[in-house]
Amino acid sequence: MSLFQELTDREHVFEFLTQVQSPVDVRHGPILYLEDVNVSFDGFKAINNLNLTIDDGELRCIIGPNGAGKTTMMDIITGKTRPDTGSVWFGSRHNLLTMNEPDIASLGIGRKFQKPTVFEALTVFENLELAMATDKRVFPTLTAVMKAEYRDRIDEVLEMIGLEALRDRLAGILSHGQKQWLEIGMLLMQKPRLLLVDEPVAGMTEQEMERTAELLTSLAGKQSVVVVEHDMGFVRSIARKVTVLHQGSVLAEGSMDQVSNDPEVIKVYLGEEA
Ligand SMILES: Nc1ncnc2c1ncn2[C@@H]1O[C@H](COP(=O)(O)OP(=O)(O)OP(=O)(O)O)[C@@H](O)[C@H]1O
Repeated sequence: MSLFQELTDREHVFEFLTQVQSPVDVRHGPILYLEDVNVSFDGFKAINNLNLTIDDGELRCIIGPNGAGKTTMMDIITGKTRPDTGSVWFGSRHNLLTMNEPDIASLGIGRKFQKPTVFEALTVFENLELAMATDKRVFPTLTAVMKAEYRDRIDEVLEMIGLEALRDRLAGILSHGQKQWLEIGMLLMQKPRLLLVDEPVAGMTEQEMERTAELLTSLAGKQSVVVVEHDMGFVRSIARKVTVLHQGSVLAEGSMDQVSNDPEVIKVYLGEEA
């Protein structure tokens, strides 16, 4: 195909617009694989022989009491914390323990922290635009057709996060829930293969929680989503498979009903909402 044809063919997806080329290989196994992972902080074992497998397209909820190791586990996956021992693979091709944080992110692992960090002085649209234009050298050279591809992607994401009507409003005027959705949208602009979402509904109203449940369940299948959450009602509303972490290891895994009836889990959560 000639360059002219490429630029004029609206069905064509430009290589750089797909952002992450997702060379992750899931043909023969899971998208994420942690085996016998251990991390100690000053002699304290925060992660203790952790084994975890996430399938491609899966929505997994991770629960566990305070200090169970949930954040540390996310830090290990994103390259922020290096384990002392163990293996962490993204598909069968990428050994994440040999990669740094930016390289792991560019493989298609997006992380949503608990607090929203949108650019309040920019509009909703501009926030999404900024999230896409990762390569600032390329952006000024875009043709009108390429820019139309960008706008299509932004429209698609605006619809997914339910903020179409607010596209030209400043992010600073959004509610807490809307800011959280916008930030999820910013991650989606990069077409991640795996989204790690930390306590998405903390501080949300009931209605915002319901909308967040819809959003996260709608993402599953298209990408893999790992949600760490304390709110059991919310977990129940979205969960297919739940992993319970305790003292840095998997204590139980299964449906919400299975894990919430597990005597070990009940014991660990005694005194907490379960
Ligand atoms: N950098 C660090 N230095 C020392 N100890 C740490 C460090 N990071 C985490 N820990 C300890 O490791 C344990 C696991 O912490 P982590 O934050 O992963 O748990 P969590 O399950 O995310 O807890 P929470 O639900 O409260 O966020 C805790 O006891 C914590 O105090």
